[in-house]
Amino acid sequence: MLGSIYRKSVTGAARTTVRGMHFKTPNTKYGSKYTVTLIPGDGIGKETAEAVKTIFKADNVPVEFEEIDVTGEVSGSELPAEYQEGLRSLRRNKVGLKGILYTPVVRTGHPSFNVLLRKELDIFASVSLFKSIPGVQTRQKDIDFVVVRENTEGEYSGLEHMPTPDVVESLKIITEYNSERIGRFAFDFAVMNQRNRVTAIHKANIMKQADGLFRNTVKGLGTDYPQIEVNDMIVDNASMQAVSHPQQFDVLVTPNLYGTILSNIGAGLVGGPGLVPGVSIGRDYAVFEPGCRHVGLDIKGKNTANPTAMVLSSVMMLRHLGLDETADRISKATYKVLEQAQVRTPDLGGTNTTTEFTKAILNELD
Ligand SMILES: NC(=O)C1=CN([C@@H]2O[C@H](COP(=O)(O)OP(=O)(O)OC[C@H]3O[C@@H](n4cnc5c(N)ncnc54)[C@H](O)[C@@H]3O)[C@@H](O)[C@H]2O)C=CC1
Ligand SMILES: O=C(O)CCC(=O)C(=O)O
Ligand SMILES: [Mg+2]
Repeated sequence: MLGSIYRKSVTGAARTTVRGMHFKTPNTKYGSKYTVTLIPGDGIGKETAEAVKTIFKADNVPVEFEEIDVTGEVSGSELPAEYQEGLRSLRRNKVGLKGILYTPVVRTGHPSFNVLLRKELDIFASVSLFKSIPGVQTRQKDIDFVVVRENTEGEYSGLEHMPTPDVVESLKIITEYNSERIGRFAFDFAVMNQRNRVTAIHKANIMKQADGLFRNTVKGLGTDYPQIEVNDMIVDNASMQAVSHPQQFDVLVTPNLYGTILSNIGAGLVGGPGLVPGVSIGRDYAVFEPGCRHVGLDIKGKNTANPTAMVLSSVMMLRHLGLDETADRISKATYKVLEQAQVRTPDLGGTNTTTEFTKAILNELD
């Protein structure tokens, strides 16, 4: 069974891991090194992946990256060869580190390769971690919650058609099977991480059948986890509560679209998308990717992206591989640089580059 764990480290710094919980996905190891698929992705992907590669190299991390340049910046609806190669590599290695792939917002564009990958690998649970970071000034303090988002169906089913030229029907699919497994994942996650409450997020007052099924299925699992409190909240209220009283949240379990919206709110609360780590994980595969899944095309190639989200995602990956000591070291160094606030990328009000921020992490590792 997979494991996605979020523990507090001895130093109190955010500590993430994905091991031991629900399923332990296998991984590929040749000799003394783990082989991991690296898909840097579009936008700021190359720069933030470079940060990880630099840190891993300097720290002699026993991970060999099999790098595949998949891009969503292609025209037409054909799946590019690189996408297929990336998928094959992930199937082979079981574990991946991935940036975000661009999806055109036009009717004739191709489907989202991010979503396709998640479906093809059945990495059904998206986990994103939102925790106040010492040194990063935010309006709301003491935030510490997790969004567990169903990653394969719901509003992201991609099933749209036009019964007449002026009408679009877009199907949101909610199944008991997927609601139950994401619900179980959330409860298991809560148990493994000494968390107390699971909140099912829904809009069952309007989508009585679809969201009703999700809500009731998740809540029904509560009897199997007597030590965990279970409640539910309508997504609009949850969004309002998230910006006004985010400290009340512990583990939120959501259908697909509400998950991405609450993850983006969460990122805004803790200092931005450049800080939030995450993973998409299933029974057989684990793909670590920044927690609120931004492409950052507007700052592509400018060397200004904050690599923290990608670096902390790689820290989660190291824990998944059982390399806890290395994970702790890199995580501590990253949080230290953030706390000292001497070297900052523009998203945090600084003027430093991605490269300089990465160098600062390396200095802390020494
Ligand atoms: N447009 C697309 O191709 C895709 C969109 N999405 C989803 O749609 C939502 C919106 O996407 P977009 O409008 O494309 O957002 P975006 O990628 O343009 O990001 C929003 C803003 O956050 C900034 N940002 C993101 N990561 C950063 C980092 N590490 N350091 C510094 N600044 C950073 C970007 O520069 C940008 O100004 C996302 O939250 C995501 O969930 C997801 C995958 C692909
Ligand atoms: O892949 C995309 O274009 C959108 C996916 C998305 O919103 C997400 O992964 O959060
Ligand atoms: Mg999103």
